[in-house]
Amino acid sequence: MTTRVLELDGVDVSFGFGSRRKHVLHDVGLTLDEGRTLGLVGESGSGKSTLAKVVVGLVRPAAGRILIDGEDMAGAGRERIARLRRRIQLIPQDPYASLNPRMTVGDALAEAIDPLRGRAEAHRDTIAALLAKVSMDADAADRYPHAFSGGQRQRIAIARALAVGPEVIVADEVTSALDCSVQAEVLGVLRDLRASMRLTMLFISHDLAVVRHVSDEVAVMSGGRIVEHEQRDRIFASPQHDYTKLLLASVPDGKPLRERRGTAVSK
Ligand SMILES: Nc1ncnc2c1ncn2[C@@H]1O[C@H](COP(=O)(O)OP(=O)(O)OP(=O)(O)O)[C@@H](O)[C@H]1O
Repeated sequence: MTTRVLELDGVDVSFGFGSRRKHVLHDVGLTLDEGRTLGLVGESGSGKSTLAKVVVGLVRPAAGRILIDGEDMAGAGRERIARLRRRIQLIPQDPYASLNPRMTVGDALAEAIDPLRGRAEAHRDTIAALLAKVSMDADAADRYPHAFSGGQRQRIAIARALAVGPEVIVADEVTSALDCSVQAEVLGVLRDLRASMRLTMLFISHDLAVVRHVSDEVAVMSGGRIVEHEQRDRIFASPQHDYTKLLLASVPDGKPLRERRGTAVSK
């Protein structure tokens, strides 16, 4: 039996007030089942990061329901929300900004393992196991983030997300700041983790090739709406929505979507 770990229903988000009010997410619905990777694609400004922030609790929607393991966030108390939120961890886009430069990697992981008594010495074995999961040596724990390359830092950021023991990982453009060979290395780590830990993942990217590589299913965003959500092979073989067709057609010659369409994508 499949377990639905995450469900969004009728989610609306706006930013600003009065004449500056901007409606960013419109009636967004999504489902994510245990062990599956859902790729979320769409042009810059279509609302992908905002959706990621809603999922991890950084942005509160004006309307709609967010269910974690079937439990509606709206009905839960503060403590319960905090506990449920720990089950969903975000891997941010920028590995340079996401790690504290003054903390050793070991201390950064220890803090995630145990926010109250997070010192590396107390969690040596767990830290070594986490680093091994992202193909890094245990001695990385004693060094500071600046000692590592972009790809290694992103793997450390993945290890830190895993340290909390999440059920769902939200990966927001985790490879977009990296060059191609390093992208492949980080994607390889995520694929291995998915297989070995049965991780459930929301994988956000504007890069269709990358999404195709890691996802079981794909949701397409345009102008703050999910316009199509299908099994990966189906969406690539027979896209239904005009925007999805346009997105797929924009890949082979590498032209930006804006140029092909001749108009700006609604923001
Ligand atoms: N805090 C905010 N205040 C006002 N507007 C915002 C805020 N956050 C996002 N927006 C706007 O919401 C729209 C969607 O942004 P979002 O970052 O979610 O898109 P995206 O698809 O992730 O784009 P990108 O791939 O460039 O990150 C954009 O027009 C953006 O300017």
